[in-house]
Amino acid sequence: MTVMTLTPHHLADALTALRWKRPLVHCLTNDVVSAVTANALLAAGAAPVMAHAPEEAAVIAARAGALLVNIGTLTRERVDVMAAAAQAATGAGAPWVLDPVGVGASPFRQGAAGWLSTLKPTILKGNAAEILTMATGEPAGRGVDAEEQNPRAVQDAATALARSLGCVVAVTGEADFITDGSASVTINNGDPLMGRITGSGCVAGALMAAMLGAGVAPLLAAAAALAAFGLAGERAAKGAPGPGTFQARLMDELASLSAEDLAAGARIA
Ligand SMILES: Nc1ncnc2c1ncn2[C@@H]1O[C@H](COP(=O)(O)OP(=O)(O)O)[C@@H](O)[C@H]1O
Ligand SMILES: Cc1ncsc1CCOP(=O)(O)O
Ligand SMILES: [Mg+2]
Repeated sequence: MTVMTLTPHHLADALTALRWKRPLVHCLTNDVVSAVTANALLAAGAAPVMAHAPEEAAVIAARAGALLVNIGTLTRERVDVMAAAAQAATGAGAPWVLDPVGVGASPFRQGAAGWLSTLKPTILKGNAAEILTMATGEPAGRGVDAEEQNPRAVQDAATALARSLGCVVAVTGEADFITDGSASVTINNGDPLMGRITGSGCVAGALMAAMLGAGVAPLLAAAAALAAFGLAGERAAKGAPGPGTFQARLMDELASLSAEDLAAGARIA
């Protein structure tokens, strides 16, 4: 395993590309986080569109800069829409991100996420429990949160998964681990308050899609999204009295974070 030599300046350039290109990001995401995801994408400099209808999802996916597929509130119909959109994106040469939210919670989610993962996502992202479940087929975690997992086992599982799917795998948590199966990078930005609001992981996936839509290469896209989001989280947490205020401040910090801030504040290992 090679540790990738990404510098904070690479991440800063990725953020500049995102702001410059303002990519259209088609989000097939869950009902809990839809509005916060759209707001976070706007704050970061991308253009969100949410479109679930079977009559239009594939058309929009093929025209967008990138697609996000997040299974947080899945229905039978949505699985089919997600598959059609993912295939349309791939057919059009557009990158897409798969977030298998709560994949270990039920056999329905597990079956759907397993199928979607065979449709060539550009990045598969999840928390530790989700990535372990995807890699081993053994459900880890009860709901949508990661709970305690063995970091070494998670990194090995992520690496094996990246190799078998042929995509970048990003595992979020206190430290974020990103791998393409041979090279890897760890991002140490973030704040524990990010784990105390719903939607942090979902927004992280949307920001990865935005980076991809701006033409950033997959491993760098995942790293830049997580470093930018984590640094915004650190800044938002300063003086925040609790999770409610923190979420609003996080949007403000995402919007005001400059490429120079990211170059100075990104913590990569
Ligand atoms: N304890 C923590 N310290 C720093 N950053 C965190 C912490 N918990 C979560 N994060 C950050 O919050 C975002 C969401 O991660 P995570 O909580 O693992 O996802 P999910 O919401 O899908 O479970 C990521 O950007 C991650 O780096
Ligand atoms: C609580 C919940 N239930 C279904 S989706 C969802 C949101 C999960 O968001 P995140 O994975 O970002 O914590
Ligand atoms: Mg999540």
